[in-house]
Amino acid sequence: MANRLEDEAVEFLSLFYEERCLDGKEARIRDVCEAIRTDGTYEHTAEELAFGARLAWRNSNRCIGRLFWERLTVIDEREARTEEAVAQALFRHIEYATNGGKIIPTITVFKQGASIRIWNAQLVRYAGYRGDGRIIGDPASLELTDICKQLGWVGAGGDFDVLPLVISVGARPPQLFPIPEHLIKEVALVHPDNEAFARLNLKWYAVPFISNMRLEIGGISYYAAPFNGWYMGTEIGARNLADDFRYNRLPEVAAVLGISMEREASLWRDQALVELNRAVLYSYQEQGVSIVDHHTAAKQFQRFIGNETEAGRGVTGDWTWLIPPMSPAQTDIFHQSFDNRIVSPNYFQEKPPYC
Ligand code: HEM
Ligand SMILES: N/C(=N/c1cccc(CO[C@@H]2CCNC2)c1)c1cccs1
Repeated sequence: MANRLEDEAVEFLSLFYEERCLDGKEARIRDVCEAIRTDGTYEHTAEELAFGARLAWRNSNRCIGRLFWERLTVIDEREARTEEAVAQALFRHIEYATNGGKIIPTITVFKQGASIRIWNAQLVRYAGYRGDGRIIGDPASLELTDICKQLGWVGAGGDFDVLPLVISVGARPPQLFPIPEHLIKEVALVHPDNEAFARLNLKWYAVPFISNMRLEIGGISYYAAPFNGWYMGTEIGARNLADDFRYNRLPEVAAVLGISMEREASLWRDQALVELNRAVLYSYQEQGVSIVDHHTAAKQFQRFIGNETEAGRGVTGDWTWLIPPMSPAQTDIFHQSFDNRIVSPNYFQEKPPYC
């Protein structure tokens, strides 16, 4: 009687052998089903792991950047067993993927199962502090910053303090690993036409490394599998720096650009938003850091749909996430609908190891 893991393993292995026109499928499936019956689990080969991680990106319904799914660099760190070894692998990932600003989409995969956990939501992220009556830094980081402080971390108390890596293995308490400063690339935000903008002293980190999602391939879950791409400008300019529950900087942007905030109907928010997003795109491009604007990203997504259709595959997507948070109706995505069916392999949001 085949169990659920066997079914998912057979489905993935069939896809792996068929899509790559390899032979030896029957023998591999027999070995894997034997392993599942004997040990209750099985291990992926390096090739199966790489193909699975790329498929998972291709199946990520909420991702607008999927055109490049085949270009993912997969680093196999499944032998790492200690917090120190995991930290060193993450430092190597940060350096390799940053690549001086010419960002390389990369994933590092640690041992399957939930024993190794990275407590950070992103490898590079700013701390958040509750000051007297106000929040300093990133409100999204308040909880993890508290955990770091309980573990002995002392932050500078500023708006842009990079948090240490927080890594746990098994039931051991988590260990802190400050990221060597030379590994962290940041972009100072300047405006293409208005030099007063620099007086806001805004910046953001170059590379987003998502480290809190679960990678599932053929029924096997990898709870520590951090991945990076490059940013779409609106993530920084229309959300991270603009949301009133994040950095909430639109009023200051309006002020420094002389945009009156007197009446909502003046659309001062929208005007300030456009200027902040122009500054983000301009600054990243000027400082040689990969970034994509939301119009170009939407066009690339249309090419992804074309490629998938040509390959005889359907495209699944989550419209609510695929539309950009700025001028969504100016993209074709807004005027299309998508099947939001969840296909595996995939990346899934996972509850944090704390709380
Ligand atoms: C190469 C450039 C890439 C760009 C520009 C890009 C862009 C985006 C954007 C804008 C989002 C929505 C994020 C949000 O609204 O908070 C997103 C979501 C997502 N992306 Fe991509 N992406 C890229 C590469 C990747 C890679 C390499 C992976 C994995 C291997 C990936 C997997 C995902 C997943 C799983 C989500 C949904 C996250 C969630 O459900 O919380 N993306 N992407
Ligand atoms: N540009 C990106 N953006 C994101 C991709 C996935 C997730 C996120 C952050 O999602 C958080 C959860 C809900 N919004 C913020 C951002 C990438 C990160 C890693 C590879 S590409």
